[in-house]
Amino acid sequence: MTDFHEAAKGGLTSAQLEEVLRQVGAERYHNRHPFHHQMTAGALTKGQMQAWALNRYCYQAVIPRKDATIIARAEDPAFRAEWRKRVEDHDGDDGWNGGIAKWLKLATGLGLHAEMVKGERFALPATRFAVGAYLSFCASRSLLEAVASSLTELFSPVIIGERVPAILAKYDYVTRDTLAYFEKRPEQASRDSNFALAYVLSHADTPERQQAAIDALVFKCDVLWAMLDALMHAYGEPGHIPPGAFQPEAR
Ligand SMILES: O=C(O)c1cc(C(=O)O)c2c(n1)C(=O)C(=O)c1cc(C(=O)O)[nH]c1-2
Repeated sequence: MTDFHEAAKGGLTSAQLEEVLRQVGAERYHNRHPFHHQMTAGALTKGQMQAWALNRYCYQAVIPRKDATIIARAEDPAFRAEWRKRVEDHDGDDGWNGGIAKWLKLATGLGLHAEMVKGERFALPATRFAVGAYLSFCASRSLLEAVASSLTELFSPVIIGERVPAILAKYDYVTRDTLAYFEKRPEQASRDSNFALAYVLSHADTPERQQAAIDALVFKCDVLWAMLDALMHAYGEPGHIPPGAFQPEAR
């Protein structure tokens, strides 16, 4: 395991910075988490799949809000024009015909009620804290750090490519239609992360700024990791579901 704490000491070339950022993903992205491995092995119960979808809804719902925060902080109109595509992807043109609606469809396809998912009250406390930390990070840190924190999307096509075929093969109650959310994501994520990576490589022009960008990506990997840790703790065996959180009926 690399300690990325001083990875930019002495300064990196742009190619070296990209290499470090990709190394962060290789070591810390949530496709290395045991909950993801259980999912792709077909080992999760329906209740655990539901808990994943319900909790992950909170993440989906916050993404366009954090992107709107980033837009509000950007002074360059060309940057804003590019970044607003992200908000459009998630909100659609009326709020309910984009990615958030598709995630809701995924959750209802697994047997959950839409209103319960949308209300977010049954999500785990740790999910809400992790998602809130991501939103406030993007509101309070530098624009460079906020952009760098989105770079987990460099790696999301990989996890989606692992997840979708495995779910379709191993969970007979899940249909392709239920997983429609993921159809466009790899393409959108590549477009978005290429732009974000180019921004980070050109704006991280001192060792301090390079380190800040690396730390931001480490932070974001921690957000995603903490969400899966919380799911495993609550819904794994023996299970420690916090008071008030979703109680699966399905086994
Ligand atoms: O399926 C996944 O595991 C996964 C991961 C991530 C990510 O790496 O943050 C995103 C998404 N999906 C996703 O669908 C998405 O829209 C998204 C936006 C962002 C972001 O930080 O701006 N990450 C992600």
